[in-house]
Amino acid sequence: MDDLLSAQLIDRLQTGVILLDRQGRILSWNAWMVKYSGLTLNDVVTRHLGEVFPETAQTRLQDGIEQAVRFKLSSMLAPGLNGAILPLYQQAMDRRLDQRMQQLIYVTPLHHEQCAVLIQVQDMTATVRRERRLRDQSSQLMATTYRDALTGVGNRRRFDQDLVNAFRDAQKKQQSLALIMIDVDHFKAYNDHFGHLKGDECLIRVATALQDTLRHTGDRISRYGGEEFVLLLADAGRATACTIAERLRRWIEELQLPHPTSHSGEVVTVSIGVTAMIPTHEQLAYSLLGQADLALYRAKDEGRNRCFYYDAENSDALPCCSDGAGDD
Ligand SMILES: Nc1nc2c(ncn2[C@@H]2O[C@H](COP(=O)(O)OP(=O)(O)OP(=O)(O)O)[C@@H](O)[C@H]2O)c(=O)[nH]1
Repeated sequence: MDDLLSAQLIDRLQTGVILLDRQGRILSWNAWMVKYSGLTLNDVVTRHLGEVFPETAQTRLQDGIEQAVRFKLSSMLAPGLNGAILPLYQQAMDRRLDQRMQQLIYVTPLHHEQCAVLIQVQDMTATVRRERRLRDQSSQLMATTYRDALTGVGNRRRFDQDLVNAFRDAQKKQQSLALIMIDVDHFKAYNDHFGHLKGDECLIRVATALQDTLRHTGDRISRYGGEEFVLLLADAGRATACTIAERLRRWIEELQLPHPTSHSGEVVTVSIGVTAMIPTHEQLAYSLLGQADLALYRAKDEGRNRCFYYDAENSDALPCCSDGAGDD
C-alpha cells in the first residue's frame, strides 16, 4: 500500500488519530482531529501534545503516553472514568458551552524510528448519553416498583424487603427491631359515606401525615394494603416504639378529618399495634407481623383510636400508655 493511499485511509477514519514521537511531539493527526479540535495539522505539527492541549497535563492520557514511550505498554481510557480529557466538540455551540465530546482513548506504542505512540480517539457521546438515559429510566422504574401508586409511600414489596433486611440486621447486631402497624378506623363506613374517591383522598392525607411525623430520615412508612400502614424502627425497643405510635395516633386525630359515620368519634382515627424484639437466629421475620397484628386486633377490640403493644411474656397485648410499656 503506498503512502498516499495510507494517508487517505487515515483521513477517512471515523476516529481521531494522533501520532507522536518519543518526546511527545505531534507528527501527524487526521482529518477527524482537525474537524473536532478546530486545529489544522499545520497548527499542531512538531508541538508537544501538552502544549496544544494543556488540559492533558497530569491526566491518565499523559501517564498513558509515558508508559507507551518508556515501557511499550498500551492503555485504554474509558469515558466514564476519565471524563472528556481532550477539548473536542461535536458542534460550535458545544465549544461555546464547553460541552466536550465523550471520548474513548486508546494509547498504543509503535515500533517505528520516528513514530513512538499512536493515539486513537472515539466519539462516545451518543453511547454515554444513552447509558445515562437508561440509568435514569431504571432508577425511575425502581422507584415506581417500590412506591404505592395511590399514596406515594412505600408499597408492600418495599416493606417485605425492608422487613427481611432489618430483621437480618437486628439478628446480626442483636439489637431490638420494632414494628408498628396502623389501621384506619371504620374506613369502610368512610368510603360508604363519602364515596371511594374521597376515601382515596383520605388515605393520601393519612399516609402523608404519618410520613411527615417521622423524624429520622431512614424511617419509612409503607402501605401494607387497603387502609393499613406499617413502620419498621431499627434499634428501637418497646418504649420508643410505643411513644412513636402514640405520636402517630394523636397526629392523625389532630388532622380533624371529618368522619361522621365512625363509631369511635367524629374524625378519622387510627388503631395501632406495636411489637419489638431482639430476634434470635431461629426466629422468622414474619413473627413480628403476627405479633403486631395481634396487638392491633386488641387495639380495635378495646374501642379503636388507641395503641396496644404485644407483650411476649403473656403472649397478649397491653395498652401502650400503661406503666408496663415504659421499659425498653
Ligand atoms: N377509597 C379506598 N378504599 C380502600 C382502598 N383500599 C381498601 N379500601 C377500603 O377499606 C375498607 C376496609 O374495610 P374493613 O377491612 O372492614 O375495615 P374498617 O371498615 O376500617 O373497619 P375497622 O378496621 O375494623 O375499623 C374497605 O371498604 C375497602 O374497600 C383504597 O385504595 N381506596
